[in-house]
Amino acid sequence: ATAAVEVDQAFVIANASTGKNWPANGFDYGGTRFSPLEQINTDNVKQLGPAWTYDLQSERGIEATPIVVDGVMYVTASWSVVHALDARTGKKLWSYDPHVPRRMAYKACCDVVNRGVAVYKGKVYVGSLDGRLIALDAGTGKKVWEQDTVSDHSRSYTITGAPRVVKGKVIIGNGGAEFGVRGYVTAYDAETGKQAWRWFVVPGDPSKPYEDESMAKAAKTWDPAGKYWEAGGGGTVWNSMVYDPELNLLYIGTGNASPWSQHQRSPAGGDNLYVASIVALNPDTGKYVWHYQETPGDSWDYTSVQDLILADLKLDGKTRKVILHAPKNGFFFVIDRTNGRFISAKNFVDVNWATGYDKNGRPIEVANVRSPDKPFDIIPGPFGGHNWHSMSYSPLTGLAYFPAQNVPLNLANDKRWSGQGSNKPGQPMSGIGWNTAMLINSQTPKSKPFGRLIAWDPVNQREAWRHEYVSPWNGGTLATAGNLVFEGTADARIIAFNARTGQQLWDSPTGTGVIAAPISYEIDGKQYISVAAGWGGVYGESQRASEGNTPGTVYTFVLGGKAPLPKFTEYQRGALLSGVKYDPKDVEAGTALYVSNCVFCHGVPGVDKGGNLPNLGYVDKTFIEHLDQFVFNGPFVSKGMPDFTGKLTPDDVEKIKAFIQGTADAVRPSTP
Ligand SMILES: O=C(O)c1cc(C(=O)O)c2c(n1)C(=O)C(=O)c1cc(C(=O)O)[nH]c1-2
Ligand SMILES: [Ca+2]
Repeated sequence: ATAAVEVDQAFVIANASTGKNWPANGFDYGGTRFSPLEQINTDNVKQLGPAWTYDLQSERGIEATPIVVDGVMYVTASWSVVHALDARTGKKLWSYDPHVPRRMAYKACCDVVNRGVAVYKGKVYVGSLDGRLIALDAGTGKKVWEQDTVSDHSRSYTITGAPRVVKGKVIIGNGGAEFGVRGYVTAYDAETGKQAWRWFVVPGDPSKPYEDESMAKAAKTWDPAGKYWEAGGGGTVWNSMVYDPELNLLYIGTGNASPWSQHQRSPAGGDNLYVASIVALNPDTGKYVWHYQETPGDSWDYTSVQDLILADLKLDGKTRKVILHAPKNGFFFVIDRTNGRFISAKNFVDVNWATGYDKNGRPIEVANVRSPDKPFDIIPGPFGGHNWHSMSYSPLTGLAYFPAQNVPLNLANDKRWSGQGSNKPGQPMSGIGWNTAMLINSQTPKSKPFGRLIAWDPVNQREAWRHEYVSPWNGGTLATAGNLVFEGTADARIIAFNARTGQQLWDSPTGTGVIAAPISYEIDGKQYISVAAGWGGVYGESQRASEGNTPGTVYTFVLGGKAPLPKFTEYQRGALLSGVKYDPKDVEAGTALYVSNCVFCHGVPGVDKGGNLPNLGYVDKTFIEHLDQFVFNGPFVSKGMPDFTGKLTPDDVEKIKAFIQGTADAVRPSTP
């Protein structure tokens, strides 16, 4: 192999019309995830079969879009481990483990995931969960350089997103806005690793000079009475970045505000720029060019980091350069990418926080949605009407394809929150540093969960077709010139649909739920479809829609493929917990402690069914009886479980045990 030395800007642009490689995260700079390959089409897709599979040796979520160049596939597993494979056979060429310290996993809100690498001029770039950006030799997997992207290690910064390379610079953002961080995006010289620029998304401490004019302007939209800079303000850029070479603009999607509750961080309100926005930057300098804010004054974890797609649409008889976007807040946006002007927005799922957008692109908010006193069943909830699962856009059908969903949650401003780190039992995951300033499910949410694939017509802002799934949290999508859409599912399959009609044409089991997006490439005249499967991500840690629990695997398909599938394994769920002795008086305090320390990873005992982490209502009784041995520097710290030494007392653990057994007892069906 030539180890991808020829991958540069011209290569990526030229490849967009041949589709032989998959050289960038979103396939092309515009992030269309549209493959022009058409060997596999609606007539023959039924003959698709496995060409090879590859064991990623991973038990946690797999979110990577593989990169394929020159017959080599570069894909990441959980814990930011990179694998280089022969894309024809699945044979391993090398792997690279950045050895992320397992003890820092608590700093990641949403599983120890990684969304893939970037490849450029003979190097492979990966962001590690602990915040390093690492350049590897594409031929050998040996480290060439490494940079620490974290500005403040006392905060919970991570990297889960894939780096992007634009004009010789590697660009990366961070995660962390559930905990209290200040979001930013940084560019490094691809060759040397030297930092080229950094753009902050939200303003810092107003008593210090602002980094640039965009920060001075943003500061006017925040209320200093909320001391927003102490919690950080949020706006993390943890997923999508796309690039328009003609306009020379880099577009980033920014994340939610931190803390979530606007009453706490900016009590007088305000737009709180530039959270929950699309921002255009000059990729050479990192200078702000324009922004469009999708959720002004976000108070609900409404990230706008979902896949941005650049498309040219015919609107009112004129071809317009636009951005297509379906962020968490439930509206599908069409934005003019030359200047950031709003063109249109329409809800793609039921939404109860706004009735629509006015002609200036401001949401028309529903009264009481920001009540400081009343809990609210916000729809979409913080999991989003659409999360990070990749969207694709076919210029042939003119449709965008993405997994939409509802995960019911109830939110309430938490009046007890009094600043970063002021955590009290009952504040969700605050025991490991979350700072949402919101109570979650203080009332039981009433909406119903669902997951569906939506084909969306952005010109007419309406759904063209949909396919309903058994649960939320389905995979990203791939559109092809064979008039097909491919998507992996929460119930452990990969499916091919007719891109125009939504008719299901083919599927194959994957042994575990799929959340990442499929890709396509061609070698020696053969078209391949490939997807990295591995159930997880924030929803998949505690929930599941299939019993499949097969370790992370790359599945690659070809017409007439007959390779064997791996031996599938199933989730081991024991009987409902019984017999752990507890004092019923402890259940209430135990509930608050469980919410603060355990719930997002392990779910509700005996109610949820376990995800890639066990549900504690279905484990062996001896585990719970000896819970202290697991909580305090226990055997699972080496798998990423936090060490609660100094955070919880042995008495707290007794109360948590009471909650676990008490809840299991409460849900046990009474025997007649
Ligand atoms: O605010 C943030 O910084 C941040 C980071 C991440 C992440 O890095 O994975 C997620 C989220 N937020 C988030 O809100 C979210 O729903 C989410 C889901 C996932 C995932 O990988 O399944 N990550 C994240
Ligand atoms: Ca978030």
